[in-house]
Amino acid sequence: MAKKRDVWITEVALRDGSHAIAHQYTVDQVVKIAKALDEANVPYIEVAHGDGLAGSSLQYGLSRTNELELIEAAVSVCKQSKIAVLLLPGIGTMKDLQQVAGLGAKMARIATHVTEADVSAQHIGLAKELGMETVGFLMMAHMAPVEKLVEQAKLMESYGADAVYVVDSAGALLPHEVRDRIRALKQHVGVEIGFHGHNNLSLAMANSLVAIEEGATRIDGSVRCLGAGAGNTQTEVLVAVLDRLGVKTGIDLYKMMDLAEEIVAPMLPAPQEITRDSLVLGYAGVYSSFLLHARRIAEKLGMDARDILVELGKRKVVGGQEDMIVDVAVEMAKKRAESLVQ
Ligand SMILES: CC[C@H](O)CC(=O)C(=O)O
Ligand SMILES: [Mn+2]
Repeated sequence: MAKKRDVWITEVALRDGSHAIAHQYTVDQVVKIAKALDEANVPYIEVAHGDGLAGSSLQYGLSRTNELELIEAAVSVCKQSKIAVLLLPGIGTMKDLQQVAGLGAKMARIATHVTEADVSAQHIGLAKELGMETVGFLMMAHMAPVEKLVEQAKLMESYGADAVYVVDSAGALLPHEVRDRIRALKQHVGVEIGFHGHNNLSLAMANSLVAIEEGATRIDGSVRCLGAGAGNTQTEVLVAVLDRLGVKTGIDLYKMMDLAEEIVAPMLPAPQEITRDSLVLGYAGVYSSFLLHARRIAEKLGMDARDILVELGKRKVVGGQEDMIVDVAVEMAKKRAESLVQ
């Protein structure tokens, strides 16, 4: 009999975690991780390029393996876990959604910038038609006031979303800001509320707990906290903490810990940690997926990645504007060179 759950965890190491390894997952790695997550009774496992379906590109980073192969492989080894995908309208298409539904993905998470929920209407509609559980994913939630977030969540609800997430893409939200957002959504939105945290300010766990206190029932976790920037809320730790709090996740804690230690840790070139650059993401409110792009261009131009990230934060650059990272860095390097010859 399935164990009872108070909170449903979506494991994102095979999607957000893909950022941490520059989208280099192999079928073998995905099979090992998905099988172990299924055995640990994790309800949802998200699989896709780090930037969502069809993200593999020069702009976002090329995947080593076609994500459709990864999704198919994950579906084939899961007996109880459902495979989820993430799609950003404009990157992923309706056709991509139809394809992954055909491969057996059961949940579609449609992600938009926090003020642009209107672009999700068709994709949410199609996911529902395809019989998928459908989640609205409002990214960069720190950039909008609470009232705006509520308005946008209501739009997603009206399109048919079964749940709406507050997504702290920059890992910039402070616990009281998460509290205010989840509380308002619980008051004004009729569907389940979720929270997706990033650990750039070391607040992913605290923020996830605050979200649960305020009534969120969907929480994202990532084994060994694999994710963009400093990563996400660490699943095995979250499961342990929730167990201590008497909140049921239905997940087998020891199996999660073993997966983290014996399968995931040996795959990593370096452990995921809060570095000075990822800390700046949270501090300056910058999209976590920008980290590797900013580091690469900083190295080429002999700059400090933190300066580029702070400038991107000031300019309020958002997901989908990855090309701006190079533009801003080159502009800064030019100004620096000009000031040296004056
Ligand atoms: C697909 C873009 C992005 O990485 C989604 C996400 O996980 C976030 O905004 O945090
Ligand atoms: Mn994320």
